[in-house]
Amino acid sequence: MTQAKPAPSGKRNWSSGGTAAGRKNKERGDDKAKGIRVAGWNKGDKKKEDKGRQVSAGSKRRWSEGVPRVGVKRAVSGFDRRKRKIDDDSWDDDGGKDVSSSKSKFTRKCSSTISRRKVSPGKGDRLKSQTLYEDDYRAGKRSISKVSDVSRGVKNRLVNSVASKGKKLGASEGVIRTKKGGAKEVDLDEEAVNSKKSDDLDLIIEEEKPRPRLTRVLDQTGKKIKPAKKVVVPDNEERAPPKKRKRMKLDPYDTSNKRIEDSSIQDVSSAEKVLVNCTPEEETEMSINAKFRAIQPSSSILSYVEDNLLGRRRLIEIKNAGYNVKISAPLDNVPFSTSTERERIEDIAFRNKLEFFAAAKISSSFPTPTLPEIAFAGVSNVGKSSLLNSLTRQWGVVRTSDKPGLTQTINFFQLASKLCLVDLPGYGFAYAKDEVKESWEELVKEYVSTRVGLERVCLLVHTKRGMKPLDYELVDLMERHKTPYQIVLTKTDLVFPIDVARRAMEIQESLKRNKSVVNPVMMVSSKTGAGIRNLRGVLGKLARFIKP
Ligand SMILES: Nc1nc2c(ncn2[C@@H]2O[C@H](COP(=O)(O)OP(=O)(O)OP(=O)(O)O)[C@@H](O)[C@H]2O)c(=O)[nH]1
Ligand SMILES: [Mg+2]
Repeated sequence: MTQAKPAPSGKRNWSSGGTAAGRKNKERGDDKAKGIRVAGWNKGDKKKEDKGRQVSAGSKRRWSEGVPRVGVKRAVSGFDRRKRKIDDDSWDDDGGKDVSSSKSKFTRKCSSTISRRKVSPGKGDRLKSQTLYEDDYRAGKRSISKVSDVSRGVKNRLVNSVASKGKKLGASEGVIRTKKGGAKEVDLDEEAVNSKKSDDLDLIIEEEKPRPRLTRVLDQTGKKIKPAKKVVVPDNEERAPPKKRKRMKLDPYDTSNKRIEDSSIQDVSSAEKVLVNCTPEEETEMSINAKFRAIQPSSSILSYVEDNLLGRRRLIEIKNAGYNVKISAPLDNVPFSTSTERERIEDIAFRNKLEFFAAAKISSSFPTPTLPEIAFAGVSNVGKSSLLNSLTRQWGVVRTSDKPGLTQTINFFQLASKLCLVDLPGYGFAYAKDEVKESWEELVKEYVSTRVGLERVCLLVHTKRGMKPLDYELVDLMERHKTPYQIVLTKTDLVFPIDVARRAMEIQESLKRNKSVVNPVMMVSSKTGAGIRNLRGVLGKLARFIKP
């Protein structure tokens, strides 16, 4: 124990007067002589001593009064200040009676809790105690252990304060033991009311259950996350068997690790069985998918796709690249351009007005060839008519439909005296009778194999579906008749950029031995306008250099 140092009396005198100081010194000396532990000047003992002095003096004094600290300013933290308040108040409440006994029987927290409330607490007091309570509560330390022999006033105040706090914090339960020994659990709210009414209730508040900390779990946006409620399953009810988790099946041949389209396949182990049960057609379909995903496009194709924003793109990406998304086919535009619509078409031939001048159902109805012709062939609904509109940016001149088989005749359009654009009927699936469809196919075949002045056939291929057998048939025919043709991938906006590149690579590889094919494979989207300017540039050359 640290011995108490007698502080210079002159210094301690400043607030309470010289006589009082002298008296105190004397008292301290007496205590020392009796062997009573009075005070150490270290931190812990200092308080005790001060409290003792205050009580004996019968007046409220701050502990600092006992310390020589004239003219010394001490930086007091918020915590210290609060702590001091607690101690001061607790002494106030005890009112100088039986200090040692009450202090030994209360934990510090208990005493502070009790003492902070007077019989009729003022507003300030209430707030103070509430704050302290909450602090204790948060720290998870609040435990009132074995309170017994509490004087009536203190007892009432304890009940009041606990009850009021229970009300405020709203989750309080306590165990109250009555004199008779019966224990019951009550809400502290209720308890507060009861205890006010009955005075002879002797309280023994045993150790409260540790309460869960009131913490709010906030998500990243600052919203409160509610904890998931536990579902209580009654014992007598049988528990449902746990749901089987879906497992993703990976195609063993697929290097891109994409899921196989067949969603019925759930288990990797059952994949082989499924393959066995598959019809040969399905098996081929799967292996075609896998083969397609195994294609590694060349870096030149990949960079072309990226540069022209081909493939499925977000609107924000198109915006950020400087394209005006308010106009139709925005990517067919000069980035950050403010010029008018017509001026955006860089190629002169395609700036001319697109005019329909002939339609043919049979070869004898073909108009006399006067202009270099560019024909657009492909399966039904691949986007032939739409491409004519977007090349000229004259929407609605050529009729389009989402129903395959709209174009049923060979339609001739001219761009002034520069070019003739020919919209061919589609082949393959269409809403038409088989004989009619066959007649279209025959007409197309006749046109591409016999037409004089046909400078190029743009063979349109759906990017998602690739080339179909009928496409290869037409290719063979054009090869035989040495008709120049160029592959144009359409609807590129429907697939991912990587798949656009793969498709282009695949077709380029499959046709690399052909002689009449014109490279490179073009890639467009009439919807977004991606790749349209490049196609215009390629086809515009035909108009410039060929004299009619
Ligand atoms: N997403 C998307 N849709 C397109 C594109 N091009 C055309 N379409 C749509 O595809 C459908 C068919 O377009 P058409 O131009 O009529 O196709 P077509 O090849 O002329 O069809 P047929 O005359 O029946 O042979 C229409 O609903 C178009 O809006 C494209 O680049 N992207
Ligand atoms: Mg059409």
